[in-house]
Amino acid sequence: MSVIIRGLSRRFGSAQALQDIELSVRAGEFVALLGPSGSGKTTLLRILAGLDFADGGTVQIGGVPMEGVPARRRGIGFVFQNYALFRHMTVFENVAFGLRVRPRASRPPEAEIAARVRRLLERMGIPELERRLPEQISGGQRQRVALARALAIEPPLLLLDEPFGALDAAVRHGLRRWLRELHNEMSLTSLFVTHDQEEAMALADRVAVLQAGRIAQIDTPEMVLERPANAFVAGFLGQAARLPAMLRDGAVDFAPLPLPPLPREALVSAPDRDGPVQAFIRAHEWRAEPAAPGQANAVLRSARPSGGMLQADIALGELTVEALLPAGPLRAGSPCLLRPLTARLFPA
Ligand SMILES: Nc1ncnc2c1ncn2[C@@H]1O[C@H](COP(=O)(O)OP(=O)(O)OP(=O)(O)O)[C@@H](O)[C@H]1O
Repeated sequence: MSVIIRGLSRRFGSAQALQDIELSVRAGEFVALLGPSGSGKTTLLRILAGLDFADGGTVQIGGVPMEGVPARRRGIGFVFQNYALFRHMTVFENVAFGLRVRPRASRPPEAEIAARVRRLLERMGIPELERRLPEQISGGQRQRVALARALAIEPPLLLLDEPFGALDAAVRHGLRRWLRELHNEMSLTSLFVTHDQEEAMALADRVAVLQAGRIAQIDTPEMVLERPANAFVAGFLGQAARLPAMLRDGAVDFAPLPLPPLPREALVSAPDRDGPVQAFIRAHEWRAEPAAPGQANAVLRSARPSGGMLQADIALGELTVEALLPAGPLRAGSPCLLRPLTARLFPA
């Protein structure tokens, strides 16, 4: 079910939580909302769900304007971070809840509700838990029950707000893959809030990066990483070194840092005009060769093997640069000649 958001704004007192949000999600798409704390992710999701209201702008879900449509009529599955289950209800009853509270005319018969709940619990890999209370199951299992409860009403749109926030890395990993499979199998449209960039990259068809209530960029995971739209996105994603530099006469000059200049042709992106810039260089975009102490511009501080490469901390003047280098003769303490292969530049 498509979602079209136009010019959406929301202010809380003096805090502009959302400003002029434009976002179109196609039916069947999985979009991650990624951004630092306070950037407006939860507020956006709550407005879509009908749990909060915008000061301006419009939302259409499945082509229908949502103004005045209460949350319960939107047919949206919503999973919160704390996945509050009903404590006094069994797992089975929790999952059945959304179907049982439907008006009589659209409520499935009890046998069908039971069959649907059991199918979902089976699908979640927790059929044996149906008689337990929430306090008698683990956090990861509770998370699955919360998802089953949201999915029981067969929502065409699923909104997830940091659903794996409280879980350890291993459980999180498993649930992540499983959620993506579920999304595909059930032909859902999903919006997923996270501040874990690896999670967003692993799951989403497109990633919307929020910066202080605005969408800084919306693009495929590859594009937001490779072609960040601005310095904020370049700094927020992909752990890049940020170096001050000067773009002049077709090259990047890193002085006073002792790095060789980079020609414009080697850059991924750069402003059209010469001037002061911030250069973003990722770990795998560095090279270092052994050099005699007089010729070296850096010293390899420490290194450990990482998947056939060398993960190195390199002292460059006052800075420490994290580099992922092809395995070679460099050892901790080696003087070396460090150079970037490329960079993304943004005006300083
Ligand atoms: N009910 C509220 N009353 C006042 N301010 C609010 C309220 N809800 C959110 N805000 C403010 O709006 C801004 C956006 O908050 P929001 O919760 O949407 O951010 P977020 O990106 O989801 O953050 P986090 O990752 O920490 O959950 C913040 O500055 C927040 O303090």
